Amino acid sequence: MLKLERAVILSGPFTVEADFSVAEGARVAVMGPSGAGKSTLLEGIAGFRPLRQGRIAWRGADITALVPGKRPVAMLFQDGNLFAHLTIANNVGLGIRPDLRLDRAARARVDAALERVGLAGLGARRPAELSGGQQSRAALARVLVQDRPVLLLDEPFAALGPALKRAMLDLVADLCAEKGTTLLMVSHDPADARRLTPQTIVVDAGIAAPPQPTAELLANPPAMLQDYLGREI
Ligand SMILES: Nc1ncnc2c1ncn2[C@@H]1O[C@H](COP(=O)(O)OP(=O)(O)OP(=O)(O)O)[C@@H](O)[C@H]1O
Repeated sequence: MLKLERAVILSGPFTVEADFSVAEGARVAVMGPSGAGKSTLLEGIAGFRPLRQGRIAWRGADITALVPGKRPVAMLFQDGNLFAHLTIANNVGLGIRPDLRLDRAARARVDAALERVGLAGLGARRPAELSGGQQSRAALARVLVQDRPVLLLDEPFAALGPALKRAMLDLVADLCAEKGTTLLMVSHDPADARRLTPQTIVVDAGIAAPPQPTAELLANPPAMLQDYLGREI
């Protein structure tokens, strides 16, 4: 269980309040208007934003004071996931050791992760030599080698076309199912949310609500969510 206990996450003068639990292995969408605090919520869970009060616990252990690298959490960002000057293999290897001192076993893990995301044999290339979809796969491979039980996605596939985005999200869902990974994913797309995330956290004006069933929420969305999702519901 991932538990946020009366947590107040800080982003400059802005705060996000969260007081809820997410069951282990759950897949949860994070939805809400632009500027409501969705990224802040994920960054707080990942340890990139401090808490003013409250705590975050994973499997009963308090992780509030842990730096991001020590948390049971991996996060994919909107952009900037890959370093342009490093090969794809080294970009993935950063997930194992930030100093890139990778022994043979670690290199094998990198290769296995690249293969799992469909990039076998492309490890020697640099990001600019890959398509947008392949770059997303490489970023996902780095998350895979980290082998963390919680995965946070902050719209990492937003720049891809709809078919490619769908394929990437399906790959994420498969990987999560294989490992029992707990997934929190910012989404602007009701179809994605229905397909992949049975529960949804609504964030509005700095308040993150507890997860609720996605189908029920989208069948009868509050006005704020309707405005945000437009006619796509
Ligand atoms: N360092 C900062 N100083 C001031 N305000 C900030 C700072 N960082 C974030 N904010 C504000 O915090 C609020 C929440 O930002 P956040 O990125 O979490 O929203 P979001 O829901 O992810 O939005 P979007 O869907 O547009 O990405 C915004 O109103 C933003 O302007």
